[in-house]
Amino acid sequence: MQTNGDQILAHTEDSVLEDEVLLSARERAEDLGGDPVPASVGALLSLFAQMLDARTVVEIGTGAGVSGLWLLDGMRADGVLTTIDAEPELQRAAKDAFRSGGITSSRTRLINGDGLEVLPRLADGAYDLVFVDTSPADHPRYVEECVRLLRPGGVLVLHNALYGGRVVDVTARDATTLAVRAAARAIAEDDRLTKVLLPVGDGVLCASRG
Ligand SMILES: C[S@@+](CC[C@H](N)C(=O)[O-])C[C@H]1O[C@@H](n2cnc3c(N)ncnc32)[C@H](O)[C@@H]1O
Repeated sequence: MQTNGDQILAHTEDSVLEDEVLLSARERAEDLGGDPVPASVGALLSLFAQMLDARTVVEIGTGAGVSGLWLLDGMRADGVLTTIDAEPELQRAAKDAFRSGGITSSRTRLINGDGLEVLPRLADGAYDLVFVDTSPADHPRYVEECVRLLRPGGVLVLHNALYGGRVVDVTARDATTLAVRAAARAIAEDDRLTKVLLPVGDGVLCASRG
């Protein structure tokens, strides 16, 4: 039997089930243009959080809270998600989604602002997991900032690492594609990091800090 890439991707997404809270957060995100992570990426985040026994997680790109719900699902019950977004309306929707999911307010720290301005205020080596789901054009600067935040064994996860397939198209030379490639190169050249690129969602680049 022959399968094509689209069938494999569809099957990968269909294999992940989201509950009512996630489905309604996803619907709201789509209404607001919040561009939520696909379910496969959400499930991967939850798995990482659980494997890391994560208590401290940073997310850049809260959106309407879909990835946040998945992260919180995998984190320890006393874990705190610090999540940053420049759009207050999306963060309000995320707050509603967390409340609907029964997440107590002490488990989330929502920061409204520019990720690149907020991250320098966060402590070195203090985080189990950092998830970047914001403008791919900024990936190189996020790599620089985020590796510093990880505790030994902590994991950096960058979404949009394939940037709609443009990263593997040798003719694509636009600024964002070049930035996404530069971020991957910086991670590849950093001896402190163990890395892998997974072809789920729009490409998930994962790097753990030794
Ligand atoms: C792809 S969406 C995030 C989706 C979210 N992770 C989810 O799965 O529900 C990207 C988000 O990044 C935010 N954003 C874009 N540039 C930003 C910046 N410089 N600082 C903080 N947030 C930014 C946007 O407002 C948007 O909500």
